[in-house]
Amino acid sequence: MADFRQLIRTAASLIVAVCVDLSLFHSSGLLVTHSVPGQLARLWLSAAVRCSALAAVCLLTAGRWKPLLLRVTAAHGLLPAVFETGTVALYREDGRCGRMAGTRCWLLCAAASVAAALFWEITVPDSDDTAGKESKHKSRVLFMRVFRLLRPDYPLLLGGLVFLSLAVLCEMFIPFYTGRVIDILGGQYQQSEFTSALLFMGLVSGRPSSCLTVRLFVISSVSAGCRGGLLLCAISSYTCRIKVKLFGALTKQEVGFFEAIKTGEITSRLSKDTTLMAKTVGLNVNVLLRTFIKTVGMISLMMNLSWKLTLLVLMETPITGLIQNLYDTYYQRLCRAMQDSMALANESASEVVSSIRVVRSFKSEKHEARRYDERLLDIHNLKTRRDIVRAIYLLARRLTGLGMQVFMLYYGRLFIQSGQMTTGNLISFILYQSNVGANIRTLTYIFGDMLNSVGAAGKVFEYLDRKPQVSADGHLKPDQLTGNVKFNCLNFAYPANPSKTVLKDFSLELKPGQMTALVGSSGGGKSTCVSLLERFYEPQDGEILLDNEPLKSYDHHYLHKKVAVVSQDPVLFSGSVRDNIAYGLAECTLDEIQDAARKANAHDFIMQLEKGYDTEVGEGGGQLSKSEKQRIAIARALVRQPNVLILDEITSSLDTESENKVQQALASCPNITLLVIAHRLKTIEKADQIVVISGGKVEERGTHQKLMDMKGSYYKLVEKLFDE
Ligand SMILES: Nc1ncnc2c1ncn2[C@@H]1O[C@H](COP(=O)(O)OP(=O)(O)OP(=O)(O)O)[C@@H](O)[C@H]1O
Repeated sequence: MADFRQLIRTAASLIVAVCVDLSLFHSSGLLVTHSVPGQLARLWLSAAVRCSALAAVCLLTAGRWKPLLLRVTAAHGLLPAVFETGTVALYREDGRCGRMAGTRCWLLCAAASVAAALFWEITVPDSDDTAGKESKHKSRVLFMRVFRLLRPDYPLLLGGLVFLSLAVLCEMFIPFYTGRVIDILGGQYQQSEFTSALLFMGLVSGRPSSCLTVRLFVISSVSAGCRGGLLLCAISSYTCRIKVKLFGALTKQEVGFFEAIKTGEITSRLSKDTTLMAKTVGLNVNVLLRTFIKTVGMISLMMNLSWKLTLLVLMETPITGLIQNLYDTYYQRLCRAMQDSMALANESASEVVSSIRVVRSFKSEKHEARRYDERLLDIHNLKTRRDIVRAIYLLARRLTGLGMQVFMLYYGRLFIQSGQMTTGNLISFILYQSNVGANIRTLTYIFGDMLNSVGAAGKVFEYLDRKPQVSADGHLKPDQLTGNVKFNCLNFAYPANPSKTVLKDFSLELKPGQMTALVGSSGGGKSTCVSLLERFYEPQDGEILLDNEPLKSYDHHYLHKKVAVVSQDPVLFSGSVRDNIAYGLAECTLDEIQDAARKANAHDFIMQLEKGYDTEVGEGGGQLSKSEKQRIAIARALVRQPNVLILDEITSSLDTESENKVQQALASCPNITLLVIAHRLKTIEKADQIVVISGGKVEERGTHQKLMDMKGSYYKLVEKLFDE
């Protein structure tokens, strides 16, 4: 009901506004003056009265100002006066609105002002909303930041800019001298003028028509080549620098970050977004500057040829801009929809190929083919729509261009007749006009593309600026470390699942020279203890102390040298055996490496490899067996001479003999604090302290004998191990 009342009110105010304006417009025509200044004064007075009257009607009926209303009213009121003044100034004759203030003229003005307001509304929407303003500000800040990062390449860019300006300046003069040549040929032929025009054309077009032009041709070609080369160099060095920076920032992030973000997204930022970002400053700014300089230069040359015709031609710009804007918006939307559809189609095809056995056994080949066909049909429909939109866009663009050329030729002829320009000037002008149109379209496109690239830069900066949630800025590096570890009342939930508390009020002490075995049912929280000791995560409550100092106060490198871990599935990197054992240690001798390998029972098998310690292990250690990989990983831990050694389920891939040898080696390091997670009874039994963990809590603690005597959960666990 309220909406209906509002509609009635709007319609009534529109009718009142039209009636008031029409009567004022007609009555202004009743004032007859014969002089041109009097005529103009009448029109401007009428414009002022009509604008005020329309404003008053709008205020009284609508109650408040609306920006759109203000624009329509102002354009509609002022248009006849502006048009008439322009006509007098340009053609020294009075226009149509002056002579007959008729309804046709009023209607034309109304249509033009509504069209102009609509154009404004679409291309420059009101940015009253703070979100829009903020996003613009953000884009500007991002762009400046991208640009500041280019500082080391400023000399390259500057050089590129100089050559770019040189090349553009040369290109700009081609149409001008074409016109000159035509004028010279059409008028009284003068050899000297003709030759100099040709020479200049030779310079700019690079056509070697004489000795001088050959030299100039070399200059123009060299400058074009230098521009491209310098800018490409700048882009390449920038991309490289930003990738290194981003990679550095990524590797500093905590483990939880990599669990929360998909690998694909990280690699896409590292490869795609950094390249796009470099494109912003390199290619886009290059094209933008080139086009901008060219457009400004061409418009000034056109102004020089005929400023009146230039103003007429520039009237096409808003129409071209509007068409381009509408097209870009719609086209991009369709392209995005098409990409989504293509992804769906590819997904369904690969799903079927990878699960062909299931498809075959359920006899769903036809069903899957139909499903794929439907997806392809979606793509086809979207493609058809996209092509229709493109066809309409091209038609509209050609029609506008054609219309403008007809106008230009018509007025050009008038100007030639009145002696305001020559035929050659008109030809130069026509050549410039077609170039300017293309340049304006490029500017609109590049601007949109640059916003895209700035968006990519935003994503890169998001990672560059991210502060790791597990800090690595401790400085403690004591010369002596005993290796006493205390878990003090820890409460911990993984960042990926904050609602589930994995460790609850967890306390434990690991003493130097002792072996502690963590046992318990699966999912109890054993590996979580190891992860916290490795500082992969930060506990929400409580702390871990190493020699009575919080773990976080130790220097990152020092801590990971003193606390070494061998995990269940050891990861090796492609490189030699030697590189893998000395991984992360800059100064490590072959003797130290061999010593560690002997303790890990790996030396013998390494020596049997084709190149011994220099043998390549392949990607992920793919050329070695699981047990060999495990032994290299143990050597990698031992070469650090750690004070705290964590062995997470290593026995599962070691045979009994290897395990015995490793145990003997560990026994030869009497002061080491050993934390073992194991399921093999033989390993557990030997521990000085066995800790049974269940549901994130310490359930039992003691030696094997003590816990067996208690006949609690450890006893049950051992019985289960025997049954297995
Ligand atoms: N990265 C993770 N993100 C979220 N939850 C996790 C993560 N890792 C482990 N969990 C959860 O934490 C709990 C404890 O896991 P943990 O790996 O510490 O158990 P565990 O005792 O070592 O088990 P297992 O003997 O099977 O290795 C489990 O419920 C597990 O689902």
